[in-house]
Amino acid sequence: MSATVEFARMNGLGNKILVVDMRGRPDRVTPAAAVALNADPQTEFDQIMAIHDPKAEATDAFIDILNSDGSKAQACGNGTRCVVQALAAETGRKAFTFQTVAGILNAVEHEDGTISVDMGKPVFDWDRIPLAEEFHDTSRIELQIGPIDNPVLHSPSAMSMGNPHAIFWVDKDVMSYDLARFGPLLENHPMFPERANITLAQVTSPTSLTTRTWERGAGLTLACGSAACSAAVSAARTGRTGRRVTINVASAKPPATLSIEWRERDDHVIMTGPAEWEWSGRVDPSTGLWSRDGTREVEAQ
Ligand SMILES: N[C@@H](CCC[C@H](N)C(=O)O)C(=O)O
Repeated sequence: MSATVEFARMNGLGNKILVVDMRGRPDRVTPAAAVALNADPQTEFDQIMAIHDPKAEATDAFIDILNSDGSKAQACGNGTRCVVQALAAETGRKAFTFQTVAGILNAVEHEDGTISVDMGKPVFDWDRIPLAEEFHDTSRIELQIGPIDNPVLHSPSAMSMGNPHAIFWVDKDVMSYDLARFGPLLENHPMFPERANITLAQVTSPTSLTTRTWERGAGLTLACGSAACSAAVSAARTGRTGRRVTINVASAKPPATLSIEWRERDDHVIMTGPAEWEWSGRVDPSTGLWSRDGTREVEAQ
């Protein structure tokens, strides 16, 4: 078995993704390799999407998802679009079915290059999100940050989109909040036994939202697809919008949008948006030592 595998540096709306090809081998990208890759400014990332041989019938691949702190994630919307683009370029196929620890995902690349991912059904049960306390209604849970009588953020909608999310509704520009300060406190709040992705969402019309996310295991990122899906579902669930919205991802570079539909007929959430290939190379999945295509040397960590 070769020590190194192919990887591609990609992004989904600026969400930094490394797509690592682990097909044909039994090992996994290690947390140590993830941490080493993230420590290097050239390969720092938000998520690794490791493509493995399929484990279930009628699936094309098993996808293992790692955050930049080396922890595992159950879902990654922007990363899934990157995987689709990479596999579509390799195979000429347009439609794929993936398995993740959270379940089966179907995805398709459209003629215009955008990619739709069926992210599955949202989960609202408090113990499946999971939350530490029982809430009959998770669309508005008791949680706040800031002065007790004048909280900066409060009463988020909580849900799972395969991974845990808390959506805080705000009236002001999402960029005006100190999310770098509040994000880690909320991600690690005792309310979230498996930590949570923390999103600020501003409703801008019955069909649009602006979001900004502090990601579990990755911190402030330029975009988060599963958070955009969670904000869209939570907005519709609480009567703030309809079931089809455009998400303006506030920190995406360049500014960009995702289209999200929470389908009435089967409860599934469909996310549509772009993916971008940047460059490729080879990486040792156990150590994170890597080289860029066209160069000879393994880069120092
Ligand atoms: N950027 C991702 C979300 C990645 C997973 C998240 N940090 C977690 O631990 O749940 C996306 O686009 O969905």
